[in-house]
Amino acid sequence: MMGALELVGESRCFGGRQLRFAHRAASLDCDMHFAVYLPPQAESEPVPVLYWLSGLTCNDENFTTKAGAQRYASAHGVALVAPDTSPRGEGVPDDPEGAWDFGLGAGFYVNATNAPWSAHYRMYDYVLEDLPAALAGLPLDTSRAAISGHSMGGHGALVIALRNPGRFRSVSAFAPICSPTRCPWGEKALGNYLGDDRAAWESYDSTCLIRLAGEHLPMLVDQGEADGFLAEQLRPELLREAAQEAGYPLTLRMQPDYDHSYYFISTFIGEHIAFHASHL
Ligand SMILES: N[C@@H](CCC(=O)N[C@@H](CSC=O)C(=O)NCC(=O)O)C(=O)O
Repeated sequence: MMGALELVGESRCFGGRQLRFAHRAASLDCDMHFAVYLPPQAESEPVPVLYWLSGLTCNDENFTTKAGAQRYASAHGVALVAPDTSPRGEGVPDDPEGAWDFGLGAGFYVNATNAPWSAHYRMYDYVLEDLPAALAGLPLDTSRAAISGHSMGGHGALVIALRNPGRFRSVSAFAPICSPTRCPWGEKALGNYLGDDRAAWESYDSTCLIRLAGEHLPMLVDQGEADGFLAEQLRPELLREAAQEAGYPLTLRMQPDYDHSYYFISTFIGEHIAFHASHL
């Protein structure tokens, strides 16, 4: 045990340590796991942090085992922190039909206000409050933080960065759900978690938030052109349009032939970590 944290996994990786922790999350009212990669530089000084938010169906281990990010985090001296994607455990409700795009593995990084979801589904608060607090005993400088994610997690990273000026020095995303108020995955999630009032949904839509942003963060988005979810669910053109109208400096790169998978993420994760490291 490390304070309220229980160390449940540890492996040497690129000279650093890949760790997995269990802890009690007050905002979610359940026990959670999260992953931390500590680069070798953390042996001698506190290192900056890149938070990674994963997509639908993931837990904290998809990114850790499939993205190949540790090689680059080690080279740049950046820690990687990857939470799960929803509350977990007995008593946490799931999609009534067991669908993979809602409920367990699909918390959408919102604070649910609608029963029965509101009792546990508060992933927005979890990422901003419980998770940084849980890192307190580790050799991290959490005042130097960046955030990134994939798909549902790309949406989460953009929303959390845009809503919290001063908390992050840069933000990036792979194939983010750019406007959850205007795609089937988002409409299902926000309708259930937040209820029917669509005005409330806008505080979780990066195309709305970017128009209100008081701070311009360095923002990098990669999107594969062969991504099967591109046209219906992800809609990067809406983010590009909103950024242009708001004068927000977005770098959106369309990557020919890449799909939605971790093959795409592993191809470009080194560039994202270098981008964040240059701002940390
Ligand atoms: N199970 C689904 C596919 C679900 C999927 O593609 N999930 C993506 C994120 S999608 C948006 O948030 C993912 O990251 N999956 C985990 C992985 O390790 O690849 C299906 O059967 O189509």
